[in-house]
Amino acid sequence: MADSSGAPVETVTVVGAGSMGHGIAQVFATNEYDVTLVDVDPDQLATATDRIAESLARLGEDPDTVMERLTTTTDQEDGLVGADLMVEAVPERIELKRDIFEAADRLLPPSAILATNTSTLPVTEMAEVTDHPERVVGMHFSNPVPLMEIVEVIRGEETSDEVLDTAVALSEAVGKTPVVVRKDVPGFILNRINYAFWSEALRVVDEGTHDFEAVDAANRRLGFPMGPFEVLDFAGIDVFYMVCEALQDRDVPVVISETHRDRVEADAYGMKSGRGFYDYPAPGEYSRVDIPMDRRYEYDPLQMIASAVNAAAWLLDEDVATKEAIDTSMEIGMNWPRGLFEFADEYGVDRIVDTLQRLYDETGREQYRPHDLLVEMVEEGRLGWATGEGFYDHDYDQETFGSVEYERQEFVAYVTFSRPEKRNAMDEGAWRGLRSALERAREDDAVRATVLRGSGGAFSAGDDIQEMLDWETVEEGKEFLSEVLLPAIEDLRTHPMPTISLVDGVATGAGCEMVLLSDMAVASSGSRFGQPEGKIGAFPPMWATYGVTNLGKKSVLELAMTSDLVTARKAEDIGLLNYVLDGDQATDVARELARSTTANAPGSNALIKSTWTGLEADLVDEWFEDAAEDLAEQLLSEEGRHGLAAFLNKETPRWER
Ligand SMILES: C/C=C/C(=O)SCCNC(=O)CCNC(=O)[C@H](O)C(C)(C)COP(=O)(O)OP(=O)(O)OC[C@H]1O[C@@H](n2cnc3c(N)ncnc32)[C@H](O)[C@@H]1OP(=O)(O)O
Repeated sequence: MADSSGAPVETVTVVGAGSMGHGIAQVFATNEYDVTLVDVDPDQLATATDRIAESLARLGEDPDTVMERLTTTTDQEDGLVGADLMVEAVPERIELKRDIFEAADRLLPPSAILATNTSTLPVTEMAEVTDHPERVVGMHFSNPVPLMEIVEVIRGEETSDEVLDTAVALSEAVGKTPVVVRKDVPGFILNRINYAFWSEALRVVDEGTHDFEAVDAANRRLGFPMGPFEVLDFAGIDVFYMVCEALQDRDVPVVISETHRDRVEADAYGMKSGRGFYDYPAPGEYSRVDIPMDRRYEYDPLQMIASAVNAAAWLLDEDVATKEAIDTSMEIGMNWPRGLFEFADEYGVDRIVDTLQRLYDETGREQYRPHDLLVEMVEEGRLGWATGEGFYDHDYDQETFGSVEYERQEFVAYVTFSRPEKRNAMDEGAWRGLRSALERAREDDAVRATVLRGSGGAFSAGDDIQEMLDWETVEEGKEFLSEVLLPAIEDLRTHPMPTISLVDGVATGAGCEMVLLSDMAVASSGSRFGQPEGKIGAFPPMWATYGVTNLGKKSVLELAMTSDLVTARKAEDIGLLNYVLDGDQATDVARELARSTTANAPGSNALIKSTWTGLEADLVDEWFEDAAEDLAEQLLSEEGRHGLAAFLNKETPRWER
């Protein structure tokens, strides 16, 4: 590790002994650098050394050995003399920082490196007051410094390559993961994206469409350890307020939220003041917030992700950082469960752009205007998981089996019924296509869950009525049922991995029965469900048998005996669905459920499934086979012939009163 003259960095002076400064001093001292910690306030220095000693003890380090390498002083001039590296960590006020850089430039040897821990202010504005701007660099650590791995290493306009490389190497030497910010833009990577992400959360709270608990619950459901309001409380609502102001001062299009301002004006800064969005036991005492997870589907977190992706697209396009650096920043710096671009690919770049356009149309805010880079990706078909190529390359496989489309996106197999002009009614080709698609998923070791869905605003309207009307004999009907329909149903029911029905539109007859026989099911709130076979003189064999193990008698018989189409909410109430989602969220929740199943060993899930389906079969198998035979006879009866024809001729059957 060399300073700007090539000599090794051995001594470090940290200016500012607040929460960041004392943490930075601690990590350098722990990693065998001689550290001087400077602060004008002796009380601050005393608190800092106490906190360092406590933290070292908690981390299992020997406080005595480390503390021996640490000296403190209130005399800045004294502290700066002779250091190989200065890290400035004073409050985020540019004038204060510039004064320190002016002094450091004057007092430190010409070979020393001058670093700032600013989170938002331009490094270049500090370098300007020095005679050697090439030795000024940003080293933005994250709070709490001993625990957080990320360091944004920021190149100022004049920073030399050597100084940048040394800052990277020093970050690594103290056990951190550096990400290089190639251009000195306001907010760098983390705060630029944090602003885009959190401001969207604050906006919906300002507008009263959602409250902060619902937004936090939605984020936690995606695997974030804390929702945005929990993070703001933890990090300091006032700190983020200063970030917003600093961005605004430097012409970033920022809108400061009313909710945010209210909290600051009420001195409710979060954990440190005992109250913020949530209440804490005492100022400075953290206790994990109890988030109402039953509200996790109220707010669509895609809106926050889309806003953040837009900011990140700007960073990419301006060559501020690589996509890997941006993803690492969010994963390691903010504890995101995945990188931002990984989220973008998973949701689909087209859906990110659609969401941004809608938010831009609704609010007129510049932050939502879809970035050209994203629009171009959509035009080029680089959508992410859905096409195998987006910000990253993805495992993708596709085949068409008649009217059934099979697609594997990463670990999820999608089986899509695609006869939209007939509401995805299942003819012989579709049943055979379903079997082939399920077989394909079964044989692909990469597939961990299978999602069934329909195209064109319907799931499936059930078995093809025209085909059933074309049967000439009961035997023909029985043959079809035993050789085509029942094996497909059995393949679905016993598919050895989790199956999830994703319903957006209508699911009737055998369509609704496939939902029943799936392991889990989600639907958009406008979807409709029904077993209207009785109305066409038929009857629902899977519903009337397997319904007994899944739903209650009253629900099974009400739907079957009335042919009423019920709402998704009603279907959820009777146990046919796991979740009903507003907007486009059903697609995402199906994928999230698929991901959740991957927490389990595949063999465990296969056993859970086979135990359940075995039990189910023991209960109803005999009845099911009889029911299928009865169905063939009923369809060939006078009632059946009349009912099927009436439907196809768009006539009212004669039994309707
Ligand atoms: C063992 C299992 C047995 C069974 O599954 S038996 C079948 C049970 N299913 C039903 O009885 C449902 C029949 N379909 C409907 O009631 C309605 O459709 C819906 C409520 C599902 C949707 O209504 P809407 O959106 O108004 O569409 P639309 O105009 O009725 O249908 C569009 C086109 O799709 C055809 N179609 C719909 N369902 C079936 C079907 N199950 N078999 C064959 N064709 C079907 C129609 O006839 C029409 O066609 P065109 O445009 O040529 O007139």
